[in-house]
Amino acid sequence: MIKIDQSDLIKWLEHVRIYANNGKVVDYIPALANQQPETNAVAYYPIGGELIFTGQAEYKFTIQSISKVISLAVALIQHGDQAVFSRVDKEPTSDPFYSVAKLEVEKPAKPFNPMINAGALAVTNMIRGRNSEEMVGEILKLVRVLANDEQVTYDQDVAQSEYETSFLNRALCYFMKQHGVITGSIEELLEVYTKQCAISMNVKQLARIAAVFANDGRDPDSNEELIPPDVARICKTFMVTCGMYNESGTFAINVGIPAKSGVSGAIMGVIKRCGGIAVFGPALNEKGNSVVGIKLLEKLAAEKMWSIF
Ligand SMILES: NC(=O)CC[C@H](N)C(=O)O
Repeated sequence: MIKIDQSDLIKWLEHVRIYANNGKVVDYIPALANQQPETNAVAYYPIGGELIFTGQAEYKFTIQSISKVISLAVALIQHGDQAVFSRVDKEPTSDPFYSVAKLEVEKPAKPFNPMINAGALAVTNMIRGRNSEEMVGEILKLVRVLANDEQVTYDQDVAQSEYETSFLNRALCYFMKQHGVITGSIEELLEVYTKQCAISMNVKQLARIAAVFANDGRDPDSNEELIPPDVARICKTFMVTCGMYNESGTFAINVGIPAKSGVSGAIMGVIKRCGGIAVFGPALNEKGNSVVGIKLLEKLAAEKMWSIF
């Protein structure tokens, strides 16, 4: 593994920012439609070292699907893997993250994995709490520990905007409720889910979360256990097989690290035993992944020999 420093981040971000022209900012969540494609940032949080970053590193974005890794970790900690995997499977799909198609094949209505919307909704449905506020609280509690920042919270406007327009996610929920995969109030579940997706932070905070996974669940500075190693391992494995939606295979070949993206344009990547990286660039390709983010990770992975394969 080759050392990475700030000049690498500056060089490569400069080199790849032009790719934003090839992408499109998401607009199915109205509050995200005004994100600016030229906003770019990257941060790297080494284990036992000093954070480096460049670009608009203070800019706060919502983590969207990256929250699926956190909610999975919460559910695994609360219920154990047997209970979680009785409700959601462990297999990748070649469908888009919002797809309803696979709920009708093979095991009826059991979502294929926790990184697609159906699976993430089933996982969030398992999180303990007497009401939506307590459930969101459980997710925020872990996010704050991982980011080492008590101030992290969700963006109320983005959450509300998605909640009001989540027709497809509502459909997935009704389908799964019919088959007993989820229980309780669908509106309450969507409230929790849209709030977890709207958790807002900058690349520096997200890189620290990735660094905890790179350190097998331990704090990258103090080495204290924050997530059980088995839970970290399961989350990272899903990041490899399903983290970049139906582009996970291509990403595994071209980059080769566990990673998770969100439609806001953020990606977090895990460089085992080395550190965590977070990239932000809201212009997305047709699979819903940041074009600048993917290019930057491809360049860095090749130069620094990051691939785990
Ligand atoms: N891919 C994503 O980031 C999707 C998250 C988004 N909140 C949704 O459910 O549609």
